[in-house]
Amino acid sequence: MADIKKGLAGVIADTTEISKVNPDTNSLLYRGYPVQELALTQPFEAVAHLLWHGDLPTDEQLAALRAKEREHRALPENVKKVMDALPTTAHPMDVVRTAVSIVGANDPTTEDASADLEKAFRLFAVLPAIVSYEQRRRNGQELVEPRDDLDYAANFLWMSFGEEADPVVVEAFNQSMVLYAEHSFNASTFTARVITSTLADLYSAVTGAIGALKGHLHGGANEAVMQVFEEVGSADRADAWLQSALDEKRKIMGFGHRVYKNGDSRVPTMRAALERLVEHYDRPDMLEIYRALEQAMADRKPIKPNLDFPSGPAYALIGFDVPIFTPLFVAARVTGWTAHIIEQRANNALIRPLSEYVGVDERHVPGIDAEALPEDTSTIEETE
Ligand SMILES: CC(=O)SCCNC(=O)CCNC(=O)[C@H](O)C(C)(C)COP(=O)(O)OP(=O)(O)OC[C@H]1O[C@@H](n2cnc3c(N)ncnc32)[C@H](O)[C@@H]1OP(=O)(O)O
Ligand SMILES: O=C([O-])CC(=O)C(=O)O
Repeated sequence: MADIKKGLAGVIADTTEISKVNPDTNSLLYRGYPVQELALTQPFEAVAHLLWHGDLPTDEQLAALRAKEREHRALPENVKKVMDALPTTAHPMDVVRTAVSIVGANDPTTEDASADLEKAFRLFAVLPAIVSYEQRRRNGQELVEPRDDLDYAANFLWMSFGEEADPVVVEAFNQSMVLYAEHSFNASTFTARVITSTLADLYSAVTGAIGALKGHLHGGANEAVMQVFEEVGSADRADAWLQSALDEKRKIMGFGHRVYKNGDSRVPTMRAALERLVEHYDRPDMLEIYRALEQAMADRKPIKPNLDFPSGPAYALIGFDVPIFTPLFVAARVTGWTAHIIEQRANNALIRPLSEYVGVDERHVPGIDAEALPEDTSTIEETE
């Protein structure tokens, strides 16, 4: 049997200049900058620029980027129509995936790879409208038009809730977007790179990445974390809940990571943001459950929280419906995905690994007339 790396664990599939995840030093760098520093100092728009262009924007570049983002914020009419045609019971990730497809179908440059950066920008600018409208639509509320006097994060919250968010909330939300923006060859980014490697268009790659992000082992965990919080109910029940969940061999959502084995580098920053939200909304119970679950896990296994663990309750406090949490991740990660799509295309090789066949041996369809088959003159050099 070949040396199979199940789940491609530990496999280095390519090089990247976009981000570096270093589990040994518990660090994450975007284009060389520690993510913690970016989260504390930069608006999400500047981090998007960094991921696409390799450097933080100058003041002029940031001003231009912000002006352009405002121009492309509005929800296109036919995207709204398609969203309205979908049942409000649909999972918001399915709605967002569909909406991104429509944005792609609207774009006359869909097949033009030289326009990838422009497409990336348009998706980054329009996703807040898509996600915030889905937050409202599923609650029977009307679309809220964007506000030109608000920057990206503040406008996102405005469109979601129809009221201006407190600066404490805007800051925490902005930090979550920065922390979620990029994480090297995670499953959804790798999906985007696989799709790009076939020379398919950027929208196809992003749509596929959204599908990969939906799963509970990846982005869907931030939603699933909140289900855990709801099941646990109160801090005093956390220990017993965790024990019985582990007894049932359940994976505890928001804990563990394929790469980080000693804690996720983004958690301390997001946890601090959660603490500020807890204070702002006066919801100490949320932090008590957080701490109790973290402690209950630490008492049993050396498995630490990942970014989804603090971001789930943070988004709940801000007022987002639980199924909207992963679409929020989409709005952030679209920057990382598209940076990777552009990088993949610039130095492409079709991604097509091999598999070890373990099925039944060769056999023949009953009654086949071997003489009637065309002669096979091919030489098989490589089998799988
Ligand atoms: C932003 C993000 O996408 S971060 C990831 C979000 N996903 C989650 O929070 C889902 C919960 N976590 C998990 O399922 C896993 O930790 C993953 C999928 C993230 C990483 O998994 P892998 O690297 O494949 O590790 P694997 O699943 O093999 O786990 C190794 C061991 O730790 C255990 N383990 C890992 N995570 C957990 C968990 N969350 N709960 C309970 N046990 C866990 C496994 O059961 C396994 O134990 P075993 O060796 O006794 O069988
Ligand atoms: O890197 C991973 O496997 C998952 C993750 O944390 C992310 O995508 O942010």
